[in-house]
Formats: sequence, structure tokens, C-alpha cells
Amino acid sequence: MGDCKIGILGCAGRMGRMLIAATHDRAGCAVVGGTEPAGSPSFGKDLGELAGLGPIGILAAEDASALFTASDVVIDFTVPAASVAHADMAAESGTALLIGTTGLTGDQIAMIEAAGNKAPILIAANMSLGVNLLLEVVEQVAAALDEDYDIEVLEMHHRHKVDSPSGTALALGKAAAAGRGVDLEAVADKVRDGIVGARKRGDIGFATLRGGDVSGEHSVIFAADGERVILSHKASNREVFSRGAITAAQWLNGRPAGVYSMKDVLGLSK
Ligand SMILES: NC(=O)C1=CN([C@@H]2O[C@H](COP(=O)(O)OP(=O)(O)OC[C@H]3O[C@@H](n4cnc5c(N)ncnc54)[C@H](OP(=O)(O)O)[C@@H]3O)[C@@H](O)[C@H]2O)C=CC1
Ligand SMILES: O=C(O)C1=N[C@H](C(=O)O)C[C@H](O)C1
Repeated sequence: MGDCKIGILGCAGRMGRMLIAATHDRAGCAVVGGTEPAGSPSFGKDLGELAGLGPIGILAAEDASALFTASDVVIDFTVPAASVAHADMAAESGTALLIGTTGLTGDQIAMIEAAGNKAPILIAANMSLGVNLLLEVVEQVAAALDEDYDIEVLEMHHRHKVDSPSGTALALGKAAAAGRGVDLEAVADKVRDGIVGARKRGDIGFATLRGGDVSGEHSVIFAADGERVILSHKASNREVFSRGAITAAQWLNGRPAGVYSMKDVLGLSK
């Protein structure tokens, strides 16, 4: 079998550049192209130069449909509206699509999942092994502790991040809610400002910090009278995400149409 041909949408972004390098470093994978939106200052630049590898003779292009035709797996770390459009292209071409973009609305996720009827699509707010293990542990701890333990999800990211809470924080909140047997939407408290009143028993709270170059830090705090259980993950750099994404892309290559998660890749599915 030849190399897994990987196309990278948003190839000049923080993650896009990491993904070019991670694909280049991975045996059995080859970068076949990358896109940036029209008008991007990186449009037409060599992908190898963008990733700090030196020229590889492939230039950042605009035509995402052509990238789906040329690739075995296309990777999307862009913005929500673009991810939805890319899911439609996956459905049209049947090409596998891996989505790491966060900040998607419920409607946007439903549209992406519908495209999973026609192409293999993996969507995950966090591609690191550690966070995906943490999701499992949080669900178990939340199932073991009752509502005397107030659950708070705390996250910190770099100053450029545009969505809040992070996709990972929401996934951790969802895991905690699943452990408790409740719907996150019914108990989530995402905004506190002014005289908001005492904490409601059973709520799952979120707090967001932004600053500097923090790659991604998440904690789930179970706070009771007399003790706190704190489960945390810290990404030291973005390589954990890009390496995880390429592992997931290799896993997705050749799968039947469907919607997959990192749990499937890591063998954590129940
Ligand atoms: N799942 C995971 O493990 C991780 C997820 N993320 C998520 O990935 C996303 C991207 O993060 P990050 O790389 O830091 O963000 P960046 O803003 O650095 O990168 C996004 C890139 O996508 C480009 N883009 C926007 N629209 C399109 C389009 N229609 N077609 C092609 N490219 C497009 C942008 O171009 P331009 O700037 O010119 O508009 C930009 O280069 C975020 O949602 C983030 O939360 C990040 C890290 C890990
Ligand atoms: O924007 C980022 O940088 C990250 N986003 C993801 C999220 O929203 O959870 C994953 C990671 O924490 C980095």
C-alpha cells in the first residue's frame, strides 16, 4: 500500500503548520496539498516553508474541492463555518475528513454528522491521548461522587483563541454530566458576572482564562465541604494535538462512512 495522502485545510494556521510537519515526520504519510481562504497572506506559499521544513514544492491553494479529490484523508483545523462546508465536500467526494475545529454550534455538529452518512468523518475537540483518557476518568469520578461535590471546569489558552469555553472544556463538562446521568445543557453555568446568587446544587460551572502562549490547560474540580478532587491535563505544546491528529488520520483511512471519535482510535469506545 502507498503512503496515506493527507490534505490540510487551513494549512497556514497554528495547527495547520504543525500538521504539515507532523505528516512529513510520520512514516507512511505524505502531504499532498493545503488550502487557505482567498486573500490570505499565506496563499501561494510553499507548505514546507510554512512548516519550517524548507520547500517541498506544494503551494497553499484555495480550491478545497480539488484537495478532497487528491487526498485519502483531509484534515480541518479552521473555523466552524468552513468545517461545515468541508463536511459537505467530504460527503460529495466520499473522502475521509478529520475535524479538530472547535466552537461549533449544535446545528453545525448535526450538519457534519449528517455528512457522516456518506463519508468517514472523525470529529474531536482534542486529539491528545491524555485528554481522551481524562474524559474517561472524569466520567467515572462524576459517577462515583454525588451532588455534594460541586463540579467546575477551568481552562486556560493562548491570547489568540476565539471560542469559549474551549471545545475540550465542553467535552469534559459533557463527560461529567454523563457520569451524573444528567444533560449538560440543563446544568451548565457558563457566565457569572455581577450578583448572580449562590451556586445552584448540581450545576456544572465553567471558567475561562486567556493569555500568553498557553497551548491548552484543563482542570475538572470536584469541590465538597472539606475536600477537593482536581483532575488536570496540561499540553506543553501543540505537538500532542498534531501527532494525535495524524494517528487518527491513518486510522480513518479506508474506514466505511460513519461518524467516529478519538475514543474509537484509542480503543476506548464502550
Ligand atoms: N482538536 C484539537 O486537538 C485542537 C483543536 N484546535 C482548534 O482548531 C481550530 C484552529 O486553531 P488554530 O490553528 O489555533 O487557529 P488559526 O486561526 O491559527 O488557524 C485557522 C486557519 O484556518 C484558516 N481558514 C479559515 N477559513 C478557512 C477556509 N474556508 N478554508 C481554509 N482555511 C481556512 C485561517 O486562515 P485566515 O487566518 O487567513 O483566515 C487560518 O490559517 C480552532 O477551532 C481550535 O480550537 C486547536 C488545537 C488542537
Ligand atoms: O485553540 C486551541 O489552541 C485549542 N483548542 C482546543 C479546544 O478548544 O479544546 C484543543 C486544545 O486545547 C487547543
